[in-house]
Amino acid sequence: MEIKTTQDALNFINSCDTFLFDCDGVLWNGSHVIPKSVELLSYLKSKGKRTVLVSNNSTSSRKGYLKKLEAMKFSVNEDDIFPSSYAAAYYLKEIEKLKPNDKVYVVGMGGIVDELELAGFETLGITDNVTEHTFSAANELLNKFDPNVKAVVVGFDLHMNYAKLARAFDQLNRNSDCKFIATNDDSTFPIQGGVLPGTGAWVAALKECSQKEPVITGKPSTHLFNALKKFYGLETDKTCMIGDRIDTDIAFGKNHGMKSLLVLTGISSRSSLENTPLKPDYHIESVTKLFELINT
Ligand SMILES: C[C@H](OP(=O)(O)O)C(=O)O
Ligand SMILES: [Mg+2]
Repeated sequence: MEIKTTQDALNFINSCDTFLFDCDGVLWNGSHVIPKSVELLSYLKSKGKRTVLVSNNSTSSRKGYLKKLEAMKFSVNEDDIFPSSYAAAYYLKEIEKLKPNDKVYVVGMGGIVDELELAGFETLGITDNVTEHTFSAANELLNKFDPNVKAVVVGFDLHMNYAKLARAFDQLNRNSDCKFIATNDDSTFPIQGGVLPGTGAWVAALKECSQKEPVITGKPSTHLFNALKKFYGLETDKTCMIGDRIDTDIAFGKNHGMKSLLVLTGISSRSSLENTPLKPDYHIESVTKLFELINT
């Protein structure tokens, strides 16, 4: 249902005790904070609700998010931030039981590296590039194969290049025990005023050459749900996933028995909502509108 009135908004808030907030496209787009998102989170807290930020954006660690959130004037604890960078590190440590000092090849940015290193792993890959554009330079990439790399993790990478793709491929191709992890596979990424390619584009490239399927550790995966349940003890029928993307956020909520609210400030539009079989329980234009309805 569309949340249209103050009563709808209050009924919605009263029906849950925990709100899982997606970030890009819900609370902000790039550095643009969606109006009233700071106020909405404070309001929910003042009503005794738990708010957890669950983002597929792997570019920052939990600490990195905390800095960004504080600069944007959100009042949150590090414990209530669960980005896919951390979800990947948590999965490798707690589920795959990789050992301290095991090596992980990263196609991604600092957030993944920080979380993996905090979990005790050695990372490589972040600065890989080929400076000389020749076939012999490409050929040399084969000499870098490391049998001690136990996993390849792919996340959002503004510096994706052939060397990283080739090294990640080679680790998977020559070691059938090497785990293939994707923080997420969002096809696109919302920024203020439009969309750009998302992590899914890099994941698709590696899937294609390796012919392997990654384990996804962000939304909508059950690995993430299990981790959140362990951390926050979610009562699913009193938990709502608030997101802007149907195939990750809304699917995550629906597949795990939680409520879901779609906002239209990021990836999904009114027409995608009309055309999907995956209907959220609630939808509204924006968190701005939700906050305004509560306060009128
Ligand atoms: C856009 C998405 O982040 P989220 O919307 O989950 O915060 C992602 O980084 O792919
Ligand atoms: Mg989003």
